[in-house]
Amino acid sequence: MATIRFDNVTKRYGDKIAVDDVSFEIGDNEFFCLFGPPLSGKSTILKLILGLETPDRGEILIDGRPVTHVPAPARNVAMVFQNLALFPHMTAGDNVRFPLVERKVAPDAIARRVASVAEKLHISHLLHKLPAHLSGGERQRVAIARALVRDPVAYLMDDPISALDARLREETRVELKRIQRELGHTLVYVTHDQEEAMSVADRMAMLEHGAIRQIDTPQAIYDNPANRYVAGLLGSPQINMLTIEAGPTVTAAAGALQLDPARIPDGAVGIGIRPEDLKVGAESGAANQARVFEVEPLGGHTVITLESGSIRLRALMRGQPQIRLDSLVGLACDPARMFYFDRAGRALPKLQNL
Ligand SMILES: Nc1ncnc2c1ncn2[C@@H]1O[C@H](COP(=O)(O)OP(=O)(O)OP(=O)(O)O)[C@@H](O)[C@H]1O
Repeated sequence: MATIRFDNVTKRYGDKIAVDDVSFEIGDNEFFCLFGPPLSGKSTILKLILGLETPDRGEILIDGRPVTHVPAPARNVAMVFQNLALFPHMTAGDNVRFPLVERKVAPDAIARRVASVAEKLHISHLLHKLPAHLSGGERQRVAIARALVRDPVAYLMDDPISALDARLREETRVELKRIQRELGHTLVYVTHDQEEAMSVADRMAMLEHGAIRQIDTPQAIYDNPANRYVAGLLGSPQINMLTIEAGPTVTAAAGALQLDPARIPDGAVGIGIRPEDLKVGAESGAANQARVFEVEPLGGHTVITLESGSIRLRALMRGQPQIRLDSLVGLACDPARMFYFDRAGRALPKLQNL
C-alpha cells in the first residue's frame, strides 16, 4: 500500500521523448489507469515506477520517499504482465503458490501467504482442484490470486486481460475491481480498451505523445474533456466533431446543424456532440437535415450513421427505432450538451457555465 508520485519526470530514448514532463500523484489504494493510443508512453511510465528505467529529469517518490535512483528490487513494486491464465496441469493452489516458489520464498511463509490471499478471494475450498474442474469465474479468481500473491507496496498491470475473449474480459474486470477494493492495494493499470479503463479506474491519466492531457475520474473526463483530443479518446461510437462555419445569415456546424450564434462561446471553432446527445427526429423539411446512411441495430440500442453534406455523424438511440435507410431526417442537439473547442483544441466553458 503506497502513494506514487511523479514530479516533472521526463524520459528520452535518443532524441525521442517517451515521457514528457509528467507530474501526477496516485493515492494509496487507488485503482489508477494509464490510457492512451500505442506509443503514448504508458509502458515507459510503468517501467519508471518499477525501476527498470531511470528518468532523465524529475523525481519519482513512493510513499513520499524519493526512489528515482533506488534499484527495482528495493522498491517492492510488483509487475503483472499478460498472464491471467492458469497452468492447466497444476492445481489451483499450486498455481497461486507458483510466483512465491519461483522467488524461493520459505515454505511456511508461502503457506501463510497463500492461505491469506485464498481466504480474501474466497477460493480456499478450491485450492485442491485442477483448473478444468473450476467454473470460468472461479478460474479468474484463482488467476487473480496468483497475480496478487506477492505482498508488494503496489501492483502494476500491463494490459493483463487483453488476451482473454470478450465475455471473459468483462467478467474478469468486474472481479479485478472488486478484489482490488477488498484487498485495498494501489494498482496502476494499463489498457488499450476505453470501456475497460472507464469501468475499472478510480481515476485515469489520458496520455498523448508521452504527456498527460487530463487526469480525473472517468466520468468527469467523459463529461468535461479538457480538450478535443481527450474528448475523442472516450466514448463509443466516438464523439462527433464538427467545425463551425460563420456565414452571413446562419452559423452552422459543418453545414449539418444550424446554431444560434448568441449561444456559441467566443473563440469556438469546433463542436463535439456525443452520439447519445444527437437526436434524430422524424423525416422533416426542417433546416437541420441529414440522410440516413446506415442503421446498425445492436440489441438494446441502435447506431445510426447520418450523412449531411460532406460529413458523417453518428447517433446512438435506445431500442430499435423505425428509421429507413436513405430517408431524410431532422437533427437536433441541446446546446447545453455540446462541447466547444478553440483553435488550439482546448475545451471552452460549457454553455450553462458561461
Ligand atoms: N527501449 C526503447 N528504446 C527506444 N525507444 C523506446 C523504447 N521504449 C519505448 N520507446 C519509445 O518511447 C515511446 C513510448 O513508448 P511506450 O512503449 O512507453 O508506449 P505505450 O503507450 O506503452 O505503447 P503501447 O500501447 O504500444 O504498448 C515510443 O515512441 C517508443 O517507440
